[in-house]
Amino acid sequence: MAVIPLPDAVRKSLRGLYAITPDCLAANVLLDRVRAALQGGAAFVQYRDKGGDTTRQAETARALLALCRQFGARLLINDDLALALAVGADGVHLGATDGKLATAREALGGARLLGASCYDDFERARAAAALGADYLAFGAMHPSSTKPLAVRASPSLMTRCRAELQVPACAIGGITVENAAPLLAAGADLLAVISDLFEAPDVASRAAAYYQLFEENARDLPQSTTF
Ligand SMILES: Cc1ncc(COP(=O)(O)OP(=O)(O)O)c(N)n1
Ligand SMILES: Cc1ncsc1CCOP(=O)(O)O
Ligand SMILES: [Mg+2]
Repeated sequence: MAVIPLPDAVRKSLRGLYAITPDCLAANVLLDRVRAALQGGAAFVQYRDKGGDTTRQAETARALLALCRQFGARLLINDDLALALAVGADGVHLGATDGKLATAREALGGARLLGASCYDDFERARAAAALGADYLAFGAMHPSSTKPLAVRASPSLMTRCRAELQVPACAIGGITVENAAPLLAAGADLLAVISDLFEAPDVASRAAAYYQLFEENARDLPQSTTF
């Protein structure tokens, strides 16, 4: 299927549910669940696959990209700049050990998204912002069954991120529909979720509940989400 490029303004508006793919699902099951998340209103998908089979990853990434395009959502690739470029994804998310942000920024150009993990470290966020990251991710906000050893981070980092760096903030780690509202109130523009979304009995309804939270909290944000 031909992949239609998104206009830059759409590509760079950053707010909403950020659905991160879970490990260990067969490709058809994964695609069905991601489709459901998109039907429920997920705005972003991150293909996170620690599996290592590059041919299969490229196939899955292309299928996810086509699916995202059907819903006007954006696909980012975790860890792997080369894969993101090869499939024409909307961006890449890099952590501390995933390569240089400066290299990725240059390779992606201005139109594609670069996300950076900042953990509980505001100085890392400041440096990532200076290198051109489009959003800064903080977490884990709550204990995470997906990543039990993840460092814990305070929601106040997101408040500072928006106020001091003027870069959209992403919350990750142990997020559920039930605990998400204070994260939005603290300034999260993106809620990155794996298990609460993809382990839900009805993924579309769960995504819709997050969508509703964003709608309800739009008026209460501490500042504009447009940077
Ligand atoms: C949106 C978002 N935030 C943080 C991470 C974590 O990235 P990293 O620290 O590189 O860990 P892995 O996900 O690669 O195990 C993320 N993937 N997405
Ligand atoms: C990748 C990552 N980085 C910090 S916590 C986490 C996992 C998030 O998954 P879940 O939403 O299941 O807690
Ligand atoms: Mg990583």
